Amino acid sequence: MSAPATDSREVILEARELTREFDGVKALDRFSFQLHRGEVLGLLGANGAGKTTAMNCLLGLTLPTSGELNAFGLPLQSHRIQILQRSNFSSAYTALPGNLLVWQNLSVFARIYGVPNPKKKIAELMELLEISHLGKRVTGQLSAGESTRVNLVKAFLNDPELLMLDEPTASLDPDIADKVRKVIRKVQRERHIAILYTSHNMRDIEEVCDRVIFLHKGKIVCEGTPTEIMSRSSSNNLEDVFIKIARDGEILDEPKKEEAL
Ligand SMILES: Nc1ncnc2c1ncn2[C@@H]1O[C@H](COP(=O)(O)OP(=O)(O)OP(=O)(O)O)[C@@H](O)[C@H]1O
Repeated sequence: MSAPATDSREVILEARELTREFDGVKALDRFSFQLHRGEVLGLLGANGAGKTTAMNCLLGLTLPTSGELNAFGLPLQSHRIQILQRSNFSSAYTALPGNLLVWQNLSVFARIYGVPNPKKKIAELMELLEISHLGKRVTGQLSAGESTRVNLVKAFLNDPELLMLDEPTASLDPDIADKVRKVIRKVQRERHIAILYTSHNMRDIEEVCDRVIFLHKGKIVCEGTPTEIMSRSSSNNLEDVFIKIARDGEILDEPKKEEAL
């Protein structure tokens, strides 16, 4: 695959002051961020921090109470179809239709996305994720780890410029998780895909993400590269940072000006 010519600082996805309330409680509280072309941004936070709510707003599944969302410079609400054609999504918690064979499911999605030469594309991606042997299996009978990889094939089918991955390595054994992380990073680098990535696995985050946002009670409490964040928190690993934020709601200092440049 040859890489398209790109501006590495082009903003692909942007949230401005995004707030989502449920019964008066703010699941997201003036949440703002930018995701650039070719960047992998990790969205982290304890259970209930607001990650799924953010993903749902970005996918148009939940309307924000206030704030703005733009993708490819277009408002999400009024350009949903155009934006979705250039994007894709995979979640450990959403399933493809269970009664279809794997190749049938992937063929249906390839058709929906208008993928040229779909057979070849599906075969290439299945090989990359080491699931070529699953084509004739009933989707609903796959193990969680197998389904996750089929979902990832679906997510790469339309060569998305923007990809939202919700816990892509949940339920994978350490060997497969390692392979999946490497495949995601390889395809992401080759295609300069912008990825928003959630995970509770800090190894994932350290290996895959260029930049990280920590959410706590719907607010950003910390943002930077994994290395910057660990040094600001005087921690050796992101897991310690995570625990400090989750238990104490610790808000790390803003990066110093020269660090942010
Ligand atoms: N439909 C809803 N109705 C009421 N409250 C909701 C709804 N969806 C989310 N919430 C609340 O909003 C807050 C954020 O939830 P969200 O699911 O976004 O967290 P999360 O960071 O994805 O957590 P987890 O890691 O457990 O998946 C929680 O307090 C949750 O109870």
